[in-house]
Amino acid sequence: MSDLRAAAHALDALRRGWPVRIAGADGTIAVLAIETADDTRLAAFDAAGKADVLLSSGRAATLKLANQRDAATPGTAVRIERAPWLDLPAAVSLADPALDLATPLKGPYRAVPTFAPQAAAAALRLARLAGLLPAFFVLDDGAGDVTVSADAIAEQDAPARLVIAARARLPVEAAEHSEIVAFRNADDAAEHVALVIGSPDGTPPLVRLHSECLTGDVLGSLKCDCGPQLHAALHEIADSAWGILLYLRQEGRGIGLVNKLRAYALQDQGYDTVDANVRLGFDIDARDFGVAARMLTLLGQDKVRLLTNNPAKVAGLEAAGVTVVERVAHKMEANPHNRAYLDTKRDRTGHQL
Ligand SMILES: Nc1nc2c(ncn2[C@@H]2O[C@H](COP(=O)(O)OP(=O)(O)OP(=O)(O)O)[C@@H](O)[C@H]2O)c(=O)[nH]1
Ligand SMILES: [Zn+2]
Repeated sequence: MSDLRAAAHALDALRRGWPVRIAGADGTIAVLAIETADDTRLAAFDAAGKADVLLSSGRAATLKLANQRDAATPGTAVRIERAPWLDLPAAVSLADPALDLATPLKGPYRAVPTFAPQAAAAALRLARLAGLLPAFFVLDDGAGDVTVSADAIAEQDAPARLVIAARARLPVEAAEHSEIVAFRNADDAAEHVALVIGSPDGTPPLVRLHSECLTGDVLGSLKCDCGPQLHAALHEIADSAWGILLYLRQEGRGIGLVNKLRAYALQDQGYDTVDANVRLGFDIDARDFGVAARMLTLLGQDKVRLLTNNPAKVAGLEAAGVTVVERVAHKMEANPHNRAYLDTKRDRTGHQL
């Protein structure tokens, strides 16, 4: 099986609760995602009850388990030694922060050196790509339905293989003269879209990178500013000479809809958007704007005026070879439900608001 094919099978296997073997340069591990495990699957994976637990460093730090190890840097995995009381429900409470405030953690748990850290970090990435909580049972010599290399996991949503799949005229409310362009990547199910508004005239287009937000874009959620930003961007581009809106399938800043809704449930308990992501075990922002740069390049644009308050978007495009000749602020009026969210973006993620 080719490596990329194995990566696709591995994603599917994790979601179905099947074990996966991950081969890193530093060793091979077998993992079973805690979120999709049940007693039967766990017994089949680990008859001897020897499997440890892998958590992200952010989740481990939240549980005060990472400070026992110096490896607690973002993106790395922390390995928790199996203990007699570490059964499936206990593992679920390590993995899922939903009950952190309601149930005291069992224990004591002990962090041990992470075997094959590259493979372990790849497992965390695979969980994010599958939209699952980044937490696993792990065995050094375990069996799995698929064996995938850590390198293939790293390439899973790499933009290099993105191509234009279809394009058509699409009159929209904000601009009758628009064309929609859809992009596909053979290695990734996400179908990104560009709306080209007006006609290229040789000047740098006004560009908006919009990350998918089902709740804001479709349902009119007041918790964020996505819906108003989307519609304002379409109108601003329509009022400019010409421009492009990229609709990036990066729901929840790249953690997926279900995990974003878990973050919302934590926000209902009082955590802000940054702490909620970290408690779940994810980076604060899991997006890679290289995909946006690739889309612009395929559309023949290497210089843009960018509508954003987020310096990471400017840096991400520039790093991937697209020059941002101007940043155009894209600030929306706050409402009582999103004021704290916008303040957090300003105070904790460097947004220029
Ligand atoms: N994980 C998580 N994602 C969220 C939350 N609120 C909104 N999002 C997601 O954040 C993304 C919104 O990002 P953008 O509109 O691109 O905004 P931005 O990064 O703040 O940058 P600019 O608007 O360009 O300044 C969407 O994918 C939303 O689904 C949250 O509380 N948690
Ligand atoms: Zn939103």
